[in-house]
Amino acid sequence: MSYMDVAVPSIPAKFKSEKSYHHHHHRFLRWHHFSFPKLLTLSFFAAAILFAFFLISPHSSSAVSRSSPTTERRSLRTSSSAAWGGPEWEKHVRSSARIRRRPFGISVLVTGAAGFVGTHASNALRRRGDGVVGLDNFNNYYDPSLKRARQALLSKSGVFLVEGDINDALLLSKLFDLVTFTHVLHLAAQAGVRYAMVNPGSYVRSNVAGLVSILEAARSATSQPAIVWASSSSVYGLNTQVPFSESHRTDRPASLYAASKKAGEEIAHVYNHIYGLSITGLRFFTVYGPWGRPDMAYFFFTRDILAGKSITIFEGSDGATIARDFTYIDDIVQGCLASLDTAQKSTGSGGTKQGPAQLRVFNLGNTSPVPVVELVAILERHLKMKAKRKVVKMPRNGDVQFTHANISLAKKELGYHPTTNLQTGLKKFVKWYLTYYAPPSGSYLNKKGRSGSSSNSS
Ligand SMILES: O=C(O)[C@H]1O[C@H](OP(=O)(O)OP(=O)(O)OC[C@H]2O[C@@H](n3ccc(=O)[nH]c3=O)[C@H](O)[C@@H]2O)[C@H](O)[C@@H](O)[C@@H]1O
Repeated sequence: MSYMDVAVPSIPAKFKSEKSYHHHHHRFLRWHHFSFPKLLTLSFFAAAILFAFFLISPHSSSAVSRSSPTTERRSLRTSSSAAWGGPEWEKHVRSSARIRRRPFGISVLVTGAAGFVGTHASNALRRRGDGVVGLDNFNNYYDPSLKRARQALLSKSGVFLVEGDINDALLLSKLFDLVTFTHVLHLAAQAGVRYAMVNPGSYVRSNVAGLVSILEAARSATSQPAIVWASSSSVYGLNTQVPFSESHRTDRPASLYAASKKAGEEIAHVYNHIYGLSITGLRFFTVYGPWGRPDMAYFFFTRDILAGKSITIFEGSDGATIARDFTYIDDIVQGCLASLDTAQKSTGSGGTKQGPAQLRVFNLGNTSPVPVVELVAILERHLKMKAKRKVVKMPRNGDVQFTHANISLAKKELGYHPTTNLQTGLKKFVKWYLTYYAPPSGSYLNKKGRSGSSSNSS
């Protein structure tokens, strides 16, 4: 775990003031006057305080599993069984990377492959005969059992998933030694806009350090792959020009999440400029669908409506509507694959640039923003249940009032054509949700255990 992932708890900060430092310092100097029994008593109290601190520390695993990602949790656990290497493992990697369609097949390293978009994209690539190796650290930002279920899905279709971290340079160089990847689809990230106020370090570690780690490995590879990676619609931040176009300002992010994605776009520029890496950034607009992320509103609204719990709907300061350009997963996958297919080759080799390389950024949205209240109304219709609404002013938590994509560029360059509206897409999501959490043998409410800690992690 990197030090950046470990947010410093507030308690030690209290000891950092100059005054208290001197106070403790003087005390320390007088310690040699203490008798042995006094020292023993003091040590006992110190140990007790340390123990109590450990118990309430957000880093203790019990605190992690009890708390909610949108409130208290500050450090994420990754898979404890993460292990890689050995002849068997290498065989799996090579076989999964093998291209099965000629002559145009590609071999792709998909990071975040147990994630929502990662699973769908990996499956789609595999289905058409491309080589795919997945990489994921299975952290517990949300219910890891959902990620395991996605892994099982991938495994069924023949995609091998490496358990490891994008910040593990050794692992990356091993993977690039084993396989000549033509492309990297880099989707591993710390997602979520509001959680950035809870665990800022995780955004730096995954979205900044992690991206650099991937680009370093790619630029050092003997045969440099082309990179396609997930940026975000949130980079438009406080931009008010609509619909959002790639030429609009993106220098006013409203959350650390947005800032970390914007930083990623600048970092991409550097690696393209210095090393000749071909890089395409995709600005996803609120992606939803089956196998989605439990930390997203449409997902936990569904869970809470079914459970009869109230849901909180944000509204703008002057009662203004909050809206999102919700984009269905299949449309996003089509955009990802088209980006891979149209990516030109990187021009460098072993870290040396041979000529200018492609650098692109595309909006992948749906072009029709829908108010959050309408999202709830659609869910009510599909679930045949009424939501208990609690409308509150949008807290200053990094959210923006609306998003709306202009997708002309993606249409022209990628042939991107979203075809699923929110009504249809949510119908498919609800169908999946009810099947996944409520197998026919029993009520979904009885099966809540299957969602594990999802109520904590969403
Ligand atoms: O498009 C993007 O760039 C981003 O889309 C989503 O972020 P967001 O649009 O905030 O999606 P949700 O968290 O699902 O929120 C959807 C809408 O519901 C609203 N909301 C959320 C939570 C809540 O309790 N109540 C509520 O009204 C939000 O303000 C927002 O307008 C993803 O979570 C980000 O990872 C992604 O990068």
